[in-house]
Amino acid sequence: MDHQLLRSTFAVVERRAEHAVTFFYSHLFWHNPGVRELFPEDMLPQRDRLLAALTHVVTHLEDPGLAAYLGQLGRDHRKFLASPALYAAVGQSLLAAFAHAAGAAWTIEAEKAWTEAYGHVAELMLAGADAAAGAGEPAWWDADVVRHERYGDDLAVLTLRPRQPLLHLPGQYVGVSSLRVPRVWRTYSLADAPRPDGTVELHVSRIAGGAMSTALVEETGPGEVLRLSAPGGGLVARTPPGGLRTYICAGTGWAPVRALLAEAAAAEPDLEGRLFVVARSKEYLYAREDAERLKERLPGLNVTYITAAPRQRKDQATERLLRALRACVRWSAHDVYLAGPPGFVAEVAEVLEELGTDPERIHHDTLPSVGRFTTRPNTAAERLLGPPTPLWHDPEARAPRGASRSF
Ligand SMILES: NC(=O)C1=CN([C@@H]2O[C@H](COP(=O)(O)OP(=O)(O)OC[C@H]3O[C@@H](n4cnc5c(N)ncnc54)[C@H](OP(=O)(O)O)[C@@H]3O)[C@@H](O)[C@H]2O)C=CC1
Repeated sequence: MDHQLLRSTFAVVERRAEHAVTFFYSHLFWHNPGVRELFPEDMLPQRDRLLAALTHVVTHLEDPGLAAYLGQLGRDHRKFLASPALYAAVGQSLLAAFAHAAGAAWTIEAEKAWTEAYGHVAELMLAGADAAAGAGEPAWWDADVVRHERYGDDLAVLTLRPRQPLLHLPGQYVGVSSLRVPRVWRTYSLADAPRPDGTVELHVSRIAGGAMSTALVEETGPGEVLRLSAPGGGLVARTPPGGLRTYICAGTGWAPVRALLAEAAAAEPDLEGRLFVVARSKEYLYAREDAERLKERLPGLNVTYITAAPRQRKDQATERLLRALRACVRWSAHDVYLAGPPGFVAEVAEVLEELGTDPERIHHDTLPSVGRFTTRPNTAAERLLGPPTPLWHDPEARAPRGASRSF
């Protein structure tokens, strides 16, 4: 496969990304009646996803991990009912869209290289899907809601009982779908290590105007069924026994950190480390009771809770956290596990590096780059191409940092 040719044609298509994606979906839906029904009503996040996946492929052509990534993507696409016929239809529409967007750059050689590349991608994705099916893994897990607890105006903890065992590593996330918002999937971290009773817990923060988070926080209740997709994500324990570690979480970022700590409490109760729990205000410090219980099982864990002082600026919590982190020592000896809003993760990771933490040892999920910490160029195509998987809540939907929020 001619990697250079793939990259150079993609660079041309990328400049007209919005146009190419619109053409792609119009072509796909026009030529394949019935396929539109497989996609959500709101196609905007979907467009980002396609481009994010394509960008990942083009930027990782020489990466030996690419085959595994595509296998996982195929495994995950079983929840969308992606059949071999759909993969073929997508391939045809993708090549038509690329030809349309690339103009004169779409030579016979370019078409040949992309046909071959897409064939390879589809083959690896289908192999991932087949392997999961062969291992008896369902395309998704139906899960009964058994408990729904509210904290503050816009936070809920949902306890679910999947109808088939859901194997996962502490710290991983799942896709969640509800019949209340058809065909939409959103990612949430599982908030515990696997439990003996098989239940799992999701922590959901409602986003103004967010259909799924509103449905989960305000409308969903016990007795309802949600769908969960295969667990994924790399925010999992990576510290060798005896190694020092720091956990830092904000808001519902507590969920994966709690799972990691529950695992450590069982496997390594003499662990030495520090935990920082950040919340926008006292009412949202819903983690406190659980953290206290974990601290009893992990006496070597130093716990700090940080919120903005009453009636203070809303961004004071992060400032207080950064001050507390600067007061700590031996950052070069710690693994750091980080979870929370994308801007928070970017800001804290930057400060940790300044303090001497090895960037390889700062562990967090892949979140979209946003706000003033964005390092990518900010062209229209770049904005469209920006969000990598998993698709987290749209941070733009939140009140700007520092602006007054009503709660
Ligand atoms: N695996 C992961 O990484 C997970 C990530 N998440 C993400 O975490 C978020 C949770 O939302 P929610 O519970 O409502 O959190 P909040 O909006 O309540 O934020 C929690 C804290 O994070 C700080 N914060 C928020 N935005 C920024 C920013 N741009 N820069 C610096 N600090 C910031 C706030 O500090 P201040 O008060 O100083 O503004 C606040 O105290 C969601 O975006 C969700 O997608 C959730 C679960 C797992």
